[in-house]
Amino acid sequence: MQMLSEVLERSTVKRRRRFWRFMLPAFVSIQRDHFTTSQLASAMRTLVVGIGGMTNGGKSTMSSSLHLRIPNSCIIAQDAFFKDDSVIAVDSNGFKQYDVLDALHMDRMMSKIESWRKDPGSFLASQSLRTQCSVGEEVFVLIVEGFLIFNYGPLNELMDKRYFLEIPYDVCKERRGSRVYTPPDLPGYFDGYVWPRYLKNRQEMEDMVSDIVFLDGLKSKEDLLDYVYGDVTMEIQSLMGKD
Ligand SMILES: Nc1ncnc2c1ncn2[C@@H]1O[C@H](COP(=O)(O)OP(=O)(O)O)[C@@H](O)[C@H]1O
Ligand SMILES: O=C(O)c1ccc[n+]([C@@H]2O[C@H](COP(=O)([O-])O)[C@@H](O)[C@H]2O)c1
Repeated sequence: MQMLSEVLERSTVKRRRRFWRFMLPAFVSIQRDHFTTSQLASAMRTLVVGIGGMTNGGKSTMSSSLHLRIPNSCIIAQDAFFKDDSVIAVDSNGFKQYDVLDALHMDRMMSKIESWRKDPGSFLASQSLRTQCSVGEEVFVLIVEGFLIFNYGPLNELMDKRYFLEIPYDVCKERRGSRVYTPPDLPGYFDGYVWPRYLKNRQEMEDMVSDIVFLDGLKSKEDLLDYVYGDVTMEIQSLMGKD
C-alpha cells in the first residue's frame, strides 16, 4: 500500500513537471518577473558548455562549428568583453596586461549570460537566431568561449561541461605570430608576457577546477569537433530523456 502511494506521488510529480515544461513558455512572456532564473532554467532544459583554452588553441574555430551543428545554440565569447585599451594596466616592460580577468568586463559578460538563462528563446530571437523543435521540447545550449572562462568562479560554476584546448609552446607562438590583435602585439610580447601569464592562469585554473576535459589542439579540427559534438549530444539526449 505504501509502495502504491509512492508510485502515485511520483507520477503526480512527473505530470506536474511535464505540465510546467509545456506551459511555462506561455507564462514567461506575461509574468516573467514572478519566476526566478533558476526556476525558468530548470523548466526550460538548458546546457552550458565551456570552450576554454590557451590563446590560439582553436576555441573560436571549435565554438562556431559546434554552434552550426547544435540546434538552439548560441555563443557568448569572452573576448568581446575586453576593456578599452586606455584602461589596461602596463608593466615595467611596457607590456599591456591583457591576459588577466581585470582586463575584462566580466560583469557585462555575466549580465549577457543571465539574460540567456532567464529566457533562452527570446535571447536567440534577439540574436536573430531561430529556435528549432517545438515549444517545450528544446534543449537550449549556450556555448561560452574564452581563454579565462574557468578562472572566473561565478562563470565557472554555471558550466555543465568544460573543455580546454591546449597546444605546445612553439605552435602557440607561431599561430599567435600570424594573428593581428587590436592593439597589435609588441615585439617580445609573447615570450615576455603572454606565455608566462598563460602558465600562471593555467595553474590557477587547475587549482580551482577539477572536471575539465583537456583536448589536444594539434588534432584535426574535424576530429576535435566530432569528439566534443558527440559528448555534448549525449548530454542533450540525457536531458531530453529526463521528465
Ligand atoms: N585543430 C586545428 N588544427 C590546425 N589549426 C587550427 C586548429 N584549430 C584552429 N586552428 C587555427 O589556429 C588559429 C587560431 O584558431 P582560433 O580558433 O581563432 O583560436 P582561439 O579562438 O583559441 O584563439 C586559426 O588560424 C585557426 O584556423
Ligand atoms: O580583443 C582584444 O581587444 C585584445 C586586445 C589585445 C590583446 N588581446 C589578446 O587576446 C587574447 C585572448 O584571445 P584569444 O582569442 O587569443 O584566446 C589574449 O592573449 C590577449 O592578449 C585581445
